Amino acid sequence: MSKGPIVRIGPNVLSFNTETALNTIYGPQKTNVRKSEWYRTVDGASGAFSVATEIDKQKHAVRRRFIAHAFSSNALRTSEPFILDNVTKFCDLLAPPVGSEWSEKKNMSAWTTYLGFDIMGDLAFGKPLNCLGSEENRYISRAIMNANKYMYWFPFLPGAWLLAPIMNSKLMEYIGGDSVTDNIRLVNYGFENLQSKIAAEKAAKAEGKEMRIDMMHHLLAAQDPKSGLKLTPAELLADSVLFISAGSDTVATAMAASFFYLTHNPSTLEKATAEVRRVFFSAADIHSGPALDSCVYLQGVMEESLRRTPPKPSHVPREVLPGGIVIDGHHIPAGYVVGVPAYSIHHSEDYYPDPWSFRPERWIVDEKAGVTPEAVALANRAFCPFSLGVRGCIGKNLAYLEYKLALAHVLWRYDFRQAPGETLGEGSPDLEEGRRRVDEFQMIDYIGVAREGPMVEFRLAER
Ligand code: HEM
Repeated sequence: MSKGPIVRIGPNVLSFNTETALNTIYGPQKTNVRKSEWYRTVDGASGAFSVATEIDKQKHAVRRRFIAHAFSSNALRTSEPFILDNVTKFCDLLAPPVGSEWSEKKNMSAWTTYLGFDIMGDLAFGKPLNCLGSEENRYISRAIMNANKYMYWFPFLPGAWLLAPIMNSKLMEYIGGDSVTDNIRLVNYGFENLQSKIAAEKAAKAEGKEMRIDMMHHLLAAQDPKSGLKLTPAELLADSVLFISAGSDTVATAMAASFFYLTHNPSTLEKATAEVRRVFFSAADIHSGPALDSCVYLQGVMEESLRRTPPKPSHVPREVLPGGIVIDGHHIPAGYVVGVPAYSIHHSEDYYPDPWSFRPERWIVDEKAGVTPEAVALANRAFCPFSLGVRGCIGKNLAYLEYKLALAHVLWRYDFRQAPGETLGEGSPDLEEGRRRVDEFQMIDYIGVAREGPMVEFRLAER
């Protein structure tokens, strides 16, 4: 079988694997594609499109402006103390019990998910969802993966969008089983959080108290200056559910991947640890600013983890509009669905020499070590964990901030290792093709990813 950069993965669906295709399809503002029909069903149970699933380009532009305030640099600055509170709580929970050198082993896919949820609850609704603190609140972080299984595959069925209006119904639960039930639980959870946020806003207003300016505060206040339109209750719900899911699980996947790759590549763990402990005198010093920006190796660890484990690994599908589009010299007619899967392009030797190795160094220009500015620029052009262009991730800067603060704090406070004898998260020669690399963090793609492990033990750093 010959290998090429274009694969037909379904009737009229083309998957590309070049940086030129990536930048043609997703890059420019006026690219002649829109989000595909697949998105029409994803938020069915909320009863409206979220900003991420709105297909219409004009309507999306308005929705994007609505949420832009929630992701501005000012919003990021005011979010940081809340992120740090949750990161500190997370770090405290990793500590070994008094009298033990090492902590109990922790499943880092689970623990980073609890952290991701607590941060997102705090930033979106003004209160942590308290998954770190309490087992009884963790059901929703588990339900989300099961819900994703259904929400990823179901919209591929021809005409699935016709069922969108009954996706939050007993009939769909009866047909689709527990994945549908979990999707409904997720939407109900979004609804409860939204309602309590609205109630808190009303109470604060009545009492003349100052309200915390969180993400939902921005969305509740948003109004289009031209039309005067505000978000409908169903749209507010769809965005609430989106924030809970897209904002937490993605960052958690990236963090879990870093724990996996650092523990499986001890020299990278040593370098990242040395850098953080050299730059900061105390945990209290670790916040955004020039010192954190100077941790280039840590940044390389994050980029390399996102390259190896992009939290949305398959292509985010785009439908070609009338007039067609030229991709890598091929004219693709209207109606075709096209895309570039992050996982595939992130492992292409054309952009990443030795692609199956975890090498944070590949992101840091160092001519002596053979990493030229051109090589780093090329790697960056093919790098797309957050997608790009007007439909790219608006939470990217927030995600990097959470991710970097969490890793830096853990590295400063603890030494860590994969628990002896544990293999959770690894590939195995006994598994099917594509899952045989022991040193690759395994994920199952449901547009968000299912993952387990690594099992990690922590020890207080010596000072
Ligand atoms: C490592 C973390 C993250 C990754 C890898 C990631 C990835 C992505 C990707 C690939 C898209 C495009 C999806 C598509 O085209 O269907 C996207 C969109 C989006 N993401 Fe993220 N994301 C991350 C974190 C976050 C966070 C923390 C938030 C905060 C709530 C967020 C909010 C959004 C929103 C609102 C959109 C829709 C943007 C639009 O259509 O205008 N993401 N993300």
